[in-house]
Amino acid sequence: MSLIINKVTKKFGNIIALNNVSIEIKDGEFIAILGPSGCGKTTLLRIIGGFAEPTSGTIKMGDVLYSDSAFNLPVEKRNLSMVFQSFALWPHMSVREHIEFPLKSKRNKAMGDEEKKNAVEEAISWTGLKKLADRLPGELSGGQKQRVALARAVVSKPDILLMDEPLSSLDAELKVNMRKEIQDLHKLTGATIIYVTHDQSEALAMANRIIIMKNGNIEQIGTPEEVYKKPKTEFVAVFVGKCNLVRGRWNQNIFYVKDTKIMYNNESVEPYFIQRGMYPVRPEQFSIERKGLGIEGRITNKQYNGREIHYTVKCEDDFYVVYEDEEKNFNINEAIVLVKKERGN
Ligand SMILES: Nc1ncnc2c1ncn2[C@@H]1O[C@H](COP(=O)(O)OP(=O)(O)OP(=O)(O)O)[C@@H](O)[C@H]1O
Repeated sequence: MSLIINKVTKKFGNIIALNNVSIEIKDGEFIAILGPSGCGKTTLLRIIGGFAEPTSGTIKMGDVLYSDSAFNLPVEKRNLSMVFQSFALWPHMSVREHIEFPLKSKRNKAMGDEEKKNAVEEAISWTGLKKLADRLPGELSGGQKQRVALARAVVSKPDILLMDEPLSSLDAELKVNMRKEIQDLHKLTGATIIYVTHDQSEALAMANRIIIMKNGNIEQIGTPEEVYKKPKTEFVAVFVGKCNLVRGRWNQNIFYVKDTKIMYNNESVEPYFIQRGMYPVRPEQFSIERKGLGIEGRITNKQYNGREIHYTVKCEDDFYVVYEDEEKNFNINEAIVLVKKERGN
């Protein structure tokens, strides 16, 4: 069953937190809601969860009405679970007790005792908590605590898992490791995941589709590849990964910078950029050459980054970031030309 969000607006006094938002989320999808602070991500998640009501618009799960401006199906009647950034664990309850807890509520009366026992064991095993089942939260690391929160969320076999920045209180390395665990849990449970984050690399790494929000509006919805390679607006281009917005003039599929330097485009560039005389070029889509046809510039900064070197290049008044292979070594102050690589390079 699809979750259908139709023309949802949410106002807090004069503030429009969500502005006419529509999206259909298919059963089993992993959706990331990505955007800067205050764009409305959490408000959208809370409305889906039933913790807040829309000012107008509807939320439906298949044919079942979840919310509209006059009706709000209670949280416990929606088959969903929520995972928070703060873990939300009780200090006096063991790992196992936390995981058993959701099955004690009224809505899980339908599950028999044997089924509940199996569900708890399954959630413990899926999250690798077998050896830690009798510990208290105070005896767990941050990553282990988040695994308890995940196990508690999946034990009741929800259709939808809502996650609000679940990794943001973990340190950088653990964050990256936990991404894989969340992906594994998605595969094992088959649940729809709706994952709020302001971290574009998390969204790109895990989601099937990303919803990019700005000021309560959806800027773009697409697969990670689509939003990275074919951003629809300047905001998306810059928010999702690094992007050079080269200014110039389009004529058919040829882009001119200062009338003389040309770059051929064999990709389709969104009308937004063509109308504004812009070409969004990712740092790895430029190559730095010592001579040739391209934008003339000078290297102003260089950072070693393992496999590649990150250069800053000054071209007249503009600065561009370019990632080049380690073998192609340029020096600071060297005069170079920037050439747009052909697609696929
Ligand atoms: N209960 C509330 N009362 C008044 N304004 C609110 C309330 N909740 C949210 N807002 C406002 O609505 C807008 C969207 O907030 P929301 O929390 O959804 O943003 P967000 O994208 O989740 O931000 P963050 O990443 O900082 O959590 C913001 O301007 C916020 O100040």
